[in-house]
Amino acid sequence: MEQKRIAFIGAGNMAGAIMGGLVASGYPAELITASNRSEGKLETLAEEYGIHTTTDNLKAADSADVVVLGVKPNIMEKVVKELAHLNDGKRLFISIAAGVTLAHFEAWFGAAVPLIRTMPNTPSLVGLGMTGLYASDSTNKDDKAISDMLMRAVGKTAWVKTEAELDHIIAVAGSAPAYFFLFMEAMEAKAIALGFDAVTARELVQQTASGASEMVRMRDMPIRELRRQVTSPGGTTAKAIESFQGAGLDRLVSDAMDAAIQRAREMAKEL
Ligand SMILES: NC(=O)C1=CN([C@@H]2O[C@H](COP(=O)(O)OP(=O)(O)OC[C@H]3O[C@@H](n4cnc5c(N)ncnc54)[C@H](OP(=O)(O)O)[C@@H]3O)[C@@H](O)[C@H]2O)C=CC1
Ligand SMILES: O=C(O)[C@@H]1CCC=N1
Repeated sequence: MEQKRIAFIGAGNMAGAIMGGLVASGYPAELITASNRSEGKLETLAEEYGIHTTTDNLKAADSADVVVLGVKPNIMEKVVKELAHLNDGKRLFISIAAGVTLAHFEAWFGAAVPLIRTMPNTPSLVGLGMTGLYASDSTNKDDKAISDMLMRAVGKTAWVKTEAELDHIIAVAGSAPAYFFLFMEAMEAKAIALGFDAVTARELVQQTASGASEMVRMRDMPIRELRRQVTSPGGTTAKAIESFQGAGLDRLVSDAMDAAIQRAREMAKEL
């Protein structure tokens, strides 16, 4: 694949992780430019990754083939309008923002735009991200390939065929690290209440979560079967599972994910 000049507009947590992943995967640092409102983050990025930096969004985007829009959803309109004249049909735009739809982008650019919407998650910060991607009709095979390469630098990718499915990705992956953190927080608190010191409590929870996750990855069997293997009939696990299921865990999870989807749709309407 031909190597393109990539500009990141907004160099916060998510964009910073992608830049770091790209450089670590061998993408030439001299082809990457980060533009950010404040300068502190830029200094760190330049030092760590050897990329170009600027506080001038226009300058960064003007010199790039691919422009990654990494600002928060409420800032996106201002940033896009500033760059709208750079939409020449050849330059690819990639958004990582939640709830900002293709229709918003087209309205703010004032025309159809080669744009790929992505929905990454924070494990991208440690190279274990899961990103959903959706390509607008104005994009081509090369645009899809470079977007996929970009997000694979920080984890795995899954393509969806409709924007609505991207909201589903938010529920299953974008927001979902927080669900696991919440569960782990509750377990950690209980471990401390049982008398474990904080360091041990954290390690017990972390190693168990990581071990369970690795088993799902490494064993080619349904997750339900992995659960069954832990659950001796009449044993301790059965009692714990009974307690979760009695409290309606499946319904809780389903409702929580519906709430995330609903919020993504509302956010799109609020812009
Ligand atoms: N956090 C998450 O779990 C996920 C986030 N996202 C999406 O990623 C996007 C970024 O989120 P995240 O990285 O967490 O947020 P951050 O706040 O870390 O990053 C946003 C960056 O944008 C910069 N910025 C603000 N205004 C401008 C401007 N006018 N021009 C240039 N840069 C500007 C900010 O600069 P400054 O240093 O001045 O603050 C900041 O560094 C959001 O759209 C969010 O929806 C997607 C999936 C998951
Ligand atoms: O909570 C949010 O709105 C963003 C999108 C997915 C994760 N964080």
